[in-house]
Amino acid sequence: MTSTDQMPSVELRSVTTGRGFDAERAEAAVRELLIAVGEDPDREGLRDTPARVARAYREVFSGMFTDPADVLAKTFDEDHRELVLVRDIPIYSTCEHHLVPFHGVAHIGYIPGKSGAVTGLSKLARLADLYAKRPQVQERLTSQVADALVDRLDPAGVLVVIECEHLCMSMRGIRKPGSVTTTSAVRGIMRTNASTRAEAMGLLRGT
Ligand SMILES: Nc1nc2c(ncn2[C@@H]2O[C@H](COP(=O)(O)OP(=O)(O)OP(=O)(O)O)[C@@H](O)[C@H]2O)c(=O)[nH]1
Ligand SMILES: [Zn+2]
Repeated sequence: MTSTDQMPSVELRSVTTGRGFDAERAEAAVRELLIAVGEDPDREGLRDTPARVARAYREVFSGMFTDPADVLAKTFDEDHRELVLVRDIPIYSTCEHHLVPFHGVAHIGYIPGKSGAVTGLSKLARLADLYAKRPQVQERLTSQVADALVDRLDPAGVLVVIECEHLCMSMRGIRKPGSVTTTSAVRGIMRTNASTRAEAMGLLRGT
């Protein structure tokens, strides 16, 4: 398989730079990295590694090339004005400081606004995935998910909680495997009304 096998027919552009994914550049960079860590990139086991890593990076950073507007384009009116919460959505992201994974779960809840517009449940998970598949810090990932829901659904309130283990804290550096970082983003009535927020938090914890 070559590195171009999984390229889409229409080249997608980065939301940050407007450039497409540059597989050739990624391969060259991985080859350089292998040399830098003292490896021989031409030995048999490593010969295909730069192309493999380029393909993997294309997938792991695919959120760079996806517009959240596309994910939330379809809404429907269910006249439901109370909480919708999807818990325990598995997410895998990449720490932008060390380019190693952080992973865990996202919980995403919102209260529809006056229009009663709701989105498909899977779209909440797609949204988390989209932003996770970018070089990230957990705080930004959390608020980007919340803000996309505010922008697209005009909801009465939004609550996003993300719990992750950062491998940059587990496999290197401070080396504290198992430590979990929790971040939250609350918008609208979830921010202004403590009892609404407490009720959502209770459901989120399954209590
Ligand atoms: N706030 C925040 N910090 C993060 C996240 N991911 C990694 N970090 C931290 O980013 C910091 C980078 O610190 P630096 O001192 O520049 O880098 P470093 O020398 O590799 O730091 P150590 O990890 O402490 O060895 C570290 O404290 C990481 O734990 C994140 O999602 N949010
Ligand atoms: Zn890190």
